[in-house]
Amino acid sequence: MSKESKRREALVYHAKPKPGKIEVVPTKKYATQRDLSLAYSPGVAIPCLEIEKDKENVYKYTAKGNLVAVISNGTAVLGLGDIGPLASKPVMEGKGLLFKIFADIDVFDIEVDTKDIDAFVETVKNIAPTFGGINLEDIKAPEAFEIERRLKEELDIPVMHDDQHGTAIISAAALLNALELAKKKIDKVKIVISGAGAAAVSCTKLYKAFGAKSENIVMLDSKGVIRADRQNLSVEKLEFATKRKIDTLKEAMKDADVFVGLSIADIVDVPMLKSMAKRPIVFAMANPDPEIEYNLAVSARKDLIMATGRSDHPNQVNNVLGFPYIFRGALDVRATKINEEMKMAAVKALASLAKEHVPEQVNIAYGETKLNYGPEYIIPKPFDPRLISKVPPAVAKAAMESGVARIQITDWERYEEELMERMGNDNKISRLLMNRAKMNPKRIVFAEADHLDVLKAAQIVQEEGIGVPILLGRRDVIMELMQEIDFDHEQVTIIDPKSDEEKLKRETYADVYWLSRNRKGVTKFDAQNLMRERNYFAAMMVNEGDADALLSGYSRAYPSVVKPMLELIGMAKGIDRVAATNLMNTSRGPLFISDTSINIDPSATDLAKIAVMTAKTVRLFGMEPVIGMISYANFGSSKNERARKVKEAVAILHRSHPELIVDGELQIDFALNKEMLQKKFPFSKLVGKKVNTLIYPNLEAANGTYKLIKELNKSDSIGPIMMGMKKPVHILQLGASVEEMVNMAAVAVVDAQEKEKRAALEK
Ligand SMILES: NC(=O)C1=CN([C@@H]2O[C@H](COP(=O)(O)OP(=O)(O)OC[C@H]3O[C@@H](n4cnc5c(N)ncnc54)[C@H](OP(=O)(O)O)[C@@H]3O)[C@@H](O)[C@H]2O)C=CC1
Ligand SMILES: CC(=O)C(=O)O
Ligand SMILES: [Mg+2]
Repeated sequence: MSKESKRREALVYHAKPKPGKIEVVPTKKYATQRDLSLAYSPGVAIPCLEIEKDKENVYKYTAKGNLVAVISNGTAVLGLGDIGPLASKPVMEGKGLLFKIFADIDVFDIEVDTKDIDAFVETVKNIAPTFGGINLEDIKAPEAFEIERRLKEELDIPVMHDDQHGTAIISAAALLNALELAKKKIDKVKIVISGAGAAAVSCTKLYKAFGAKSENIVMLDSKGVIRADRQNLSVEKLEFATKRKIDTLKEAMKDADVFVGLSIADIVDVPMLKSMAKRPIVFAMANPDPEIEYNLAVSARKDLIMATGRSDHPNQVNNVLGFPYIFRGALDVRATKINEEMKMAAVKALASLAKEHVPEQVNIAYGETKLNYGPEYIIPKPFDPRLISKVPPAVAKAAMESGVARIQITDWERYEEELMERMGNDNKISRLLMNRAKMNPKRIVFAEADHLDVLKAAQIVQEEGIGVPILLGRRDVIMELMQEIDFDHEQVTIIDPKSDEEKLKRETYADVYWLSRNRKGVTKFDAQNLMRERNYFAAMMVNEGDADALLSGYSRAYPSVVKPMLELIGMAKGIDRVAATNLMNTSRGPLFISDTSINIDPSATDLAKIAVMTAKTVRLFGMEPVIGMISYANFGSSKNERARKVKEAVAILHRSHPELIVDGELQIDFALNKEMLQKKFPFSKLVGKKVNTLIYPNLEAANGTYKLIKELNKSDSIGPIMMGMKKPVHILQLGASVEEMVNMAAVAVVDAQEKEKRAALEK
């Protein structure tokens, strides 16, 4: 993607569909007059008075306990410098987004228009009652030090300057691991720190707390090496002033073991890197552009352990790994501050997590085959789902042990479960899917590319490297639309099945089709005519290996697209029934629903087959299927044949697939509510398990349910994912959104990858 395209993409992302990245969503019912009289006057007065009586009640009756302020004056925004409070707002909203998606913490971003320390401190103090914690962000040193110190002293809620301590915690964890891998000792290594600002000073203090020696440290600011004999040094800089008689970064880098960059882009060059000691460690953490570009550095030295603050290279040392989880732990025990013990605990939790076996989900999410503790994996990845259950408990425990917790956690297992449950509703699954597709992109025919939204989806698929789109449709329309959305037509293949150019292909495909159907009443003339029809042409492309996968259905009714696909492509070996599943991102996590599109009234045997096919699909997403077979009755409570059908399907599954975690027949609430199930049906195979797959007894129920969830929750749905076809063919919902089509393209690519793998195994 060109620099200009990236720029435009970033601007569109921030502007559409609504400006900005966060919004406020009510958490209580507000439908009736009764609700409103509770939410506001007169009902609201009751909790007000309770809080007036005892201020701790504010945590009981308001959102304070889960609300953090991300506050900046915009004086040191990323590595962009003093761009002011207004221009810092996208970053602060971004931090809000990260707090929410990684730790379910709500954020108000607050941009304060003052550089005056007193005024800033006063502002924060005055608004502090609203919040459970204060995250100071992108405030330049040395002001940041005094602001944080004073607020910590004067407020009884946790205050943390993220650029100082968040960064220090993550980089210390990464440093401990990198040193271990380089077989070096922290008290022996020579460390160069570029930058003497908020982040650099705090990081260096923490390295010292872990054993780094002052005499081995050289720190530089914009004027060069901070020497003890330099005039007018701030207290913070003075602590790290060196007695060595050197002035430049070049001199400092010679024979250094560790370089930590928290300054500005591109100040380290290759000769400097080459002058470092054996097995050097370089953390170039300036954002968005590091002190030395990742590829340049790793190609210059093979024995290097390298990290940056960016997500597009291995070893992202960025405070995003810290602040969500540190505040989560601190808020959950209502800590009065974030102290050294809590920071150390977070460092240790992060460092040790990097050494544990990496779950497959993380490999898939990052397009890696096998992430393993080593030079290219010294610190967990931000999308590692284990972070939420490892770091906050460590921080909370340390807060309790060091006496700053106002409430105590006793059941740690339950706490960890609660933390996992908090993270149910995000779009990890889509990410996982995209990354998996990108590992081995396949050719996808977009059979309706002469529709703007289909073309937009194809453009994203192409630019993101999810797949290689082949655009099918009226060439003149496609070309015109491509121009409109700035989609370079030279980058893709466009095919107009009706055009003279495709005459030969049409005839070839028609011959193949006719040969397979000439005893079923199809004449050669019929076959030739059918090949002018886009879905027939597209299906033949996949059949004949001219494309790997197919997406269609955006502009036509589902059955009219399914029919040619079944006729031309047919079912996979050993399969006598196709079905479709939809993956919903719900508030309790991902949920697969089958069959949402094909079988109107499946028999018990069919239901069992649908369950088995769905289980396979669930595994494609890196999850273990836990299946509820849905009915209007529970475990024999109705003798009606409709309930009996589901019961029989369960019996078939228990006999034929004893390894599957599946049970029923049961009602939806019992399938989804662990406590209800345990209480009433303790014998069920689903007890203690989180059901992630629902197999419905008929099409109305399944289709209605997925559409209901989609509309009511405004949640993402991936699907319908066709299951049981010989080739990767997927049929879109009429009028699917661009995002849904991109997701489906990724599904089609992953499906093609799997089918290719299976075919290779069968050979
Ligand atoms: N990866 C991560 O998680 C994080 C990365 N950062 C990055 O660290 C950098 C600094 O942030 P922060 O500490 O908040 O900002 P500050 O404004 O507090 O500090 C910036 C520091 O960089 C120094 N500096 C400027 N130019 C040079 C140079 N040529 N050589 C050496 N030092 C130089 C400044 O020197 P002087 O004192 O003379 O002005 C100052 O000490 C930013 O790029 C930021 O994006 C920050 C936090 C987290
Ligand atoms: C990551 C971060 O907080 C910064 O670069 O400022
Ligand atoms: Mg920052």
